[in-house]
Amino acid sequence: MTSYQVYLVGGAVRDQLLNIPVDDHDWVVTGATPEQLEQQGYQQVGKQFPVFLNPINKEEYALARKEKKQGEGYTGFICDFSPDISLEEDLERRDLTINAIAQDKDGTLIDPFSGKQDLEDRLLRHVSNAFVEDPLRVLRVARFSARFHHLDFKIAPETMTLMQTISASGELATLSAERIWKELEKALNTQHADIFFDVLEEANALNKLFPELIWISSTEQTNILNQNKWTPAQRWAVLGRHTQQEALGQLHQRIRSPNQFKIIAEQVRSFLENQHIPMSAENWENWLMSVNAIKKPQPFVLLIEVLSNLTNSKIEDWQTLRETIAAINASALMKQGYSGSELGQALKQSRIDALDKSLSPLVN
Ligand SMILES: Nc1ccn([C@@H]2O[C@H](COP(=O)(O)OP(=O)(O)OP(=O)(O)O)[C@@H](O)[C@H]2O)c(=O)n1
Repeated sequence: MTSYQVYLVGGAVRDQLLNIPVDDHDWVVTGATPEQLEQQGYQQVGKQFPVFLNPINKEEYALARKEKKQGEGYTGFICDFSPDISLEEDLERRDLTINAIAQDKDGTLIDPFSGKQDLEDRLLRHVSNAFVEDPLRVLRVARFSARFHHLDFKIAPETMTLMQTISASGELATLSAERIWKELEKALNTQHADIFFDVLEEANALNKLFPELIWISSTEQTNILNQNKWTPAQRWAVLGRHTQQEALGQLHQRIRSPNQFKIIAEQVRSFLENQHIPMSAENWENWLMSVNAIKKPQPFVLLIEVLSNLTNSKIEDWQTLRETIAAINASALMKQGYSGSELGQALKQSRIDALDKSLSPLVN
């Protein structure tokens, strides 16, 4: 059997050079056929591409490949993965020079596109004009900008021009909701999610990818959004606060964001939208029950953390509201003879009375 070569590539090499912990190892194999890998126990996982799982460490091993775009969208590629494809050819089809560095088993770097220099120069730069063949790369570059913002990375102007070219081509519309959501979620996991949106805006991609979203780039936005205490779902809620309830609903439906993100964002926006309505004890009771404050204490805490921040009020006051209604207990009312819908009514009235008496400054 001809001997094949294995190289570590992509994010693992990049992050190792940046001294960032590496959690995912991707490998490229040159000089092998799918049959040879299968004989060694590797299992093919990629339908589209010849990607295999190593039977021992379960890491991804991809045959070196060249891709050529034919037709529209993600599926419009012809893929050549014959054993004579070189490592350099495989690196050339990648998005950014910092993601196109390989490392052989002795630790030697193979870096034909000066990715190491770009890492040192803090530059996000495309490898070749093949960059435009995958519209997802607009989102990827925005995401890497957010992720590495604290390290002072910049986008090369010629790369930004290609991102704008992709936006103008209409190809962003071919991206699936799932691929868009994955990139967005990763961006919300960084402490500079605002940069992700700023970059998309500069690339003229924001209104194509998220047309419903009202994005306001400001120091206030940055200060609120980039607090490290937020979970990704809380960041999404903070970000969505300027977008009207109906548009937010449409956006969630289109990008199919998980419920955890959708619910908190819509609850925050709905609260802010109704803020002009005077909040009587009855209104507070309705609101607390509508956001499931008693039954879902954990999501409620995430919600009130956002609301107390956005309305400059004390988190303790919001907690008091929940504690006040959670303390009402049905058994005392049942002993008084209440049952069925009458019990429901009596419970509601007791919660309202308790909120009315509550010392919480939120209840007026
Ligand atoms: N649209 C894409 C997706 C991936 N890649 C290449 O495939 C590698 C692995 O991709 P992926 O695992 O998605 O990302 P990472 O760069 O490893 O980044 P992360 O740390 O976010 O996983 C990238 O480094 C890049 O070389 C690419 O060129 N174009």
